[in-house]
Amino acid sequence: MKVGILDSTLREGEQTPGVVFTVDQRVEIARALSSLGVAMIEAGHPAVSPDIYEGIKRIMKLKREGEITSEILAHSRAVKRDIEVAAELEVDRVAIFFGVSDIHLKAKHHVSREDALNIIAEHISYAKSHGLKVRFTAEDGSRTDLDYLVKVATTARDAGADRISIADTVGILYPSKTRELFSYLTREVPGVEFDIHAHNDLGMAVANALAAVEGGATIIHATVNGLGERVGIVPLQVVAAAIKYHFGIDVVKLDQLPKVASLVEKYSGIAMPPNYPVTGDYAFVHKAGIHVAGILNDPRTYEFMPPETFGRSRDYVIDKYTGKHAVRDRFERLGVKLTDQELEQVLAKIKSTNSRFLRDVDLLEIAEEVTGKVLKPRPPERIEAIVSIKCDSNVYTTAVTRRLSVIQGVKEVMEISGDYDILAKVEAKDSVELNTIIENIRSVKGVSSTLTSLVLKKM
Ligand SMILES: CC(=O)SCCNC(=O)CCNC(=O)[C@H](O)C(C)(C)COP(=O)(O)OP(=O)(O)OC[C@H]1O[C@@H](n2cnc3c(N)ncnc32)[C@H](O)[C@@H]1OP(=O)(O)O
Ligand SMILES: O=C(O)CCC(=O)C(=O)O
Ligand SMILES: [Mg+2]
Repeated sequence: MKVGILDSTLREGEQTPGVVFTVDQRVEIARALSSLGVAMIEAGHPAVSPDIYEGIKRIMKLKREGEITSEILAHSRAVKRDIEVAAELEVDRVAIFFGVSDIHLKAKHHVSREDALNIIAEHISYAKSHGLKVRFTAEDGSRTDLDYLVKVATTARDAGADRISIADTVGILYPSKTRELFSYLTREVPGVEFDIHAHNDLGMAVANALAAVEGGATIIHATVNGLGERVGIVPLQVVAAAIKYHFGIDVVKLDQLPKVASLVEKYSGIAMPPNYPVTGDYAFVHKAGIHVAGILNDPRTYEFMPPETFGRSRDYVIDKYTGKHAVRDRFERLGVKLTDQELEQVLAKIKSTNSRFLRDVDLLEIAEEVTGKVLKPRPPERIEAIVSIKCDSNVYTTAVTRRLSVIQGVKEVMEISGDYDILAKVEAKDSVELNTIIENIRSVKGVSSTLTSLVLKKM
């Protein structure tokens, strides 16, 4: 099976409401994606704005210098000037899109099916005459009459496109239909490779992408954190994990996914929910007593793959859903020895509280209350710190708070009054990680200075 990833965070991802990347951010994201190992980067549509043009120019410079190795694409309308701009930027490939469903032909392009075929052929030939490799995108392909879609793909291939993207622009496909569609197209239109561009409107983008690959597609379009128009497209981290699990293929360096996910979280300002697959805070955090008892014996009981594969680690939380195995393990890790009877009493007490998360300090307090002993836990293995943050005078503090809250390692963020504007509670495994978190905080737009205080003792 042959499959690779085209990342479109810089094009489709920037179509997310509220997301705009600066030129520097575009370059940094492209570098991160290239070292992650994506086959292709759709770096933007240069005719849209001067900064997108400039971003692609700088990305192409890094490509020529060998710092970026992924194939770089520019998006383009079926408009000659767009194609000329792509040629001027010397991108590796131009991706020319045209809406081919009857709805798009009528309501947007105001042309007949026949005229559309001529427009498609004309612009692909024009790009080829400028020495560009071409991918043609059948926008709204999934709602296009199948016989006509075959004509479109054949026309695009005959005009010189060596890749064709079939876009499920409004996200209405489901897996068996997707597999059938791609099997049919790969059979009916040989001599060209197919991409799947799947939107997530019905929550099936990842499943559709895998089904397309089973049907013969060789490139999946994805964005980091699933960004994109409306509810976005295939999230890179999720599809990469699914491909590893089902097909045993590493489409990217899986252990670098959290780093790239938090970079894009930071620059997009779109926070990943904690229950997001693979890179969300809770992706490998367990809760129910039976689950924790299971993972303590063998993590495979409740994990589809080891978290370390994705640069993550495993954890569990304690609340009323907990059981004796979890409580015993937690106290052992804290270096506190309790008898079976004491553990049972602690467990009963835990179950009588309705707290969301019982922290180690809460558990120790419960254990001291139950046993009547003063317990001496091992010193904590993680570093905790409070970072006081000042903002530039002209910024909206809530926007800064929002950006800070998505940085990995930042556990809580509060807007405060007084000398500082914001307090962030952070947690790190060592001083190197703490330093990275502080640097990430400092790089947030609107942060002017920080003061870090290490937590020495908590009651
Ligand atoms: C499904 C997708 O995501 S496809 C990618 C969508 N990408 C974008 O829209 C990029 C951001 N867009 C923009 O910056 C602007 O819309 C521009 C520069 C592309 C065009 O701007 P404007 O010329 O002011 O037109 P506007 O956006 O209002 O309307 C779209 C026009 O493009 C035409 N158009 C739409 N798709 C295409 C296409 N693939 N090829 C050629 N023309 C197209 C429409 O028919 C319409 O033409 P009209 O002015 O004759 O009615
Ligand atoms: O160019 C593509 O492959 C897809 C265009 C697009 O974003 C869409 O149709 O949703
Ligand atoms: Mg799209």
